Amino acid sequence: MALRRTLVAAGARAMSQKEAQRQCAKLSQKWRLLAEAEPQGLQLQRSFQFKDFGAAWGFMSRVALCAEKADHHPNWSNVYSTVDVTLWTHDAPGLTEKDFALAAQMDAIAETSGLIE
Ligand SMILES: C[C@H](O)[C@H](O)[C@H]1CNC2=NC(N)=NC(=O)C2=N1
Repeated sequence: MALRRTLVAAGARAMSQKEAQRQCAKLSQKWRLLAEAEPQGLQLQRSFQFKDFGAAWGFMSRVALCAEKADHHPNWSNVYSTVDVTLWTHDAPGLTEKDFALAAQMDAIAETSGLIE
């Protein structure tokens, strides 16, 4: 398993800014591309506002299951009804299709989790 993970990680390659912009346009307009930072590269960021803490926590629980299944985990923080998310692929470093797949899942899950904006 460790070897398999190493091989998968070695295959992760960050996409160009142009491709990232194309992929970002398919998501909720609330996602923002963050300029390349050292050492993370390009990142994807969105803030989710839910109706209350229970809704925010429910959203995070559902997303956590998807993230674990994909072995791709968000950087996020929660303050009461707000969940701030930053996505990038550490191994790349930068954005890969895994980040956009997780972002799309988050958008869909949020819609049925008491999202306000
Ligand atoms: C060993 C394990 O597969 C890796 O560390 C995974 C875990 N989750 C991850 N999550 C994210 N966001 N980026 C990664 O590169 C990543 N790598």
